[in-house]
Amino acid sequence: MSKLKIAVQKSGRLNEESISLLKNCGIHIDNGKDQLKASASNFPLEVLYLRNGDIPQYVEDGVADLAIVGENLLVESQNDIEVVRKLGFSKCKLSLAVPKEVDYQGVQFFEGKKIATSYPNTLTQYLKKNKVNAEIHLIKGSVEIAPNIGLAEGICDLVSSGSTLFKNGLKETDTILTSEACLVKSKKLNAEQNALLDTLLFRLDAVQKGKKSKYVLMNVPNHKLEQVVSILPGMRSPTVLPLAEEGWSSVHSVIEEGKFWEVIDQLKAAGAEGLLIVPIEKMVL
Ligand SMILES: Nc1ncnc2c1ncn2[C@@H]1O[C@H](COP(=O)(O)OP(=O)(O)OP(=O)(O)O)[C@@H](O)[C@H]1O
Ligand SMILES: O=P(O)(O)OC[C@H]1O[C@H](OP(=O)(O)OP(=O)(O)O)[C@H](O)[C@@H]1O
Ligand SMILES: [Mg+2]
Repeated sequence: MSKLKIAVQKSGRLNEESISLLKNCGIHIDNGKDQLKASASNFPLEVLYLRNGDIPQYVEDGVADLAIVGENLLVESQNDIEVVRKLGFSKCKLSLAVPKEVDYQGVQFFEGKKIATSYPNTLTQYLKKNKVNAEIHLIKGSVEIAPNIGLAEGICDLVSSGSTLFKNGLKETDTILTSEACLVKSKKLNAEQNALLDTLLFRLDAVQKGKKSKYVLMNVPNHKLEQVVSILPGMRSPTVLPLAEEGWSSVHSVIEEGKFWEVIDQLKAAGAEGLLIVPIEKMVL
């Protein structure tokens, strides 16, 4: 019987959320400590724990069928693999930065200068597009220290909160790309494996949709029902049930996270009381 092999980062920023995503899809992985390979007990899936930087090549070669990696790595490694879903975590940017006292007027600042980075391919493309000739100094980690030790005039590295830049006296100047974790697949999957992937994606989409919405319950006096119901989006339309107390109803609905507080304010103003807000584990439309 066919199965899927998914590569996830062995340890590091993507590891925990990758594993918990699989768990939320109902997949049980027996995880022996320090195991580099583990099988799911209830889904034809094998998990390979690998170094982040090695993963795209393994997927291109078909050693792994699927993987969870950041878009930044995909752009840098330029492997021939497909993004199947963006996963919404490990959001960051790949940016240029210079010492904060530099009077930075634009990317031409880097002409003839040295830039330290672990992302030489992505940086080369960006410099070429902007017609800047700069020397790239490749370092594997702690890139932000480079200007302070006289290694380079600027850096190109990942930025999330900006605190590493701040601590090293640097300021962000150009955003080269934005990135988040994504699920990728090899182009070598057979028909059976693609069918398995569809099963996995069905679960994944249900989990992702659930994360983006909240289930809301509230009490509403019947004479205000019409107004409250008109505010609520819901999956089809809100559920309205009579309360034990005469003249009152319980209204249930689903609200998208983005519109959440705005809708809650409107509901209160329209007469809703005793609002309960409950997370949704999975949502199948
Ligand atoms: N500060 C950050 N905020 C959010 N996401 C980040 C941040 N730094 C890195 N990432 C994302 O997490 C991925 C893995 O980063 P991490 O630093 O854990 O591994 P690595 O050093 O590239 O690889 P490994 O140690 O496995 O060889 C990056 O490719 C990027 O997509
Ligand atoms: O903007 P911030 O929130 O400060 O995050 C940015 C930092 O995070 C990453 O490093 P990481 O902590 O993964 O260390 P590493 O260099 O050992 O991979 C990245 O390389 C930056 O240095
Ligand atoms: Mg890192």
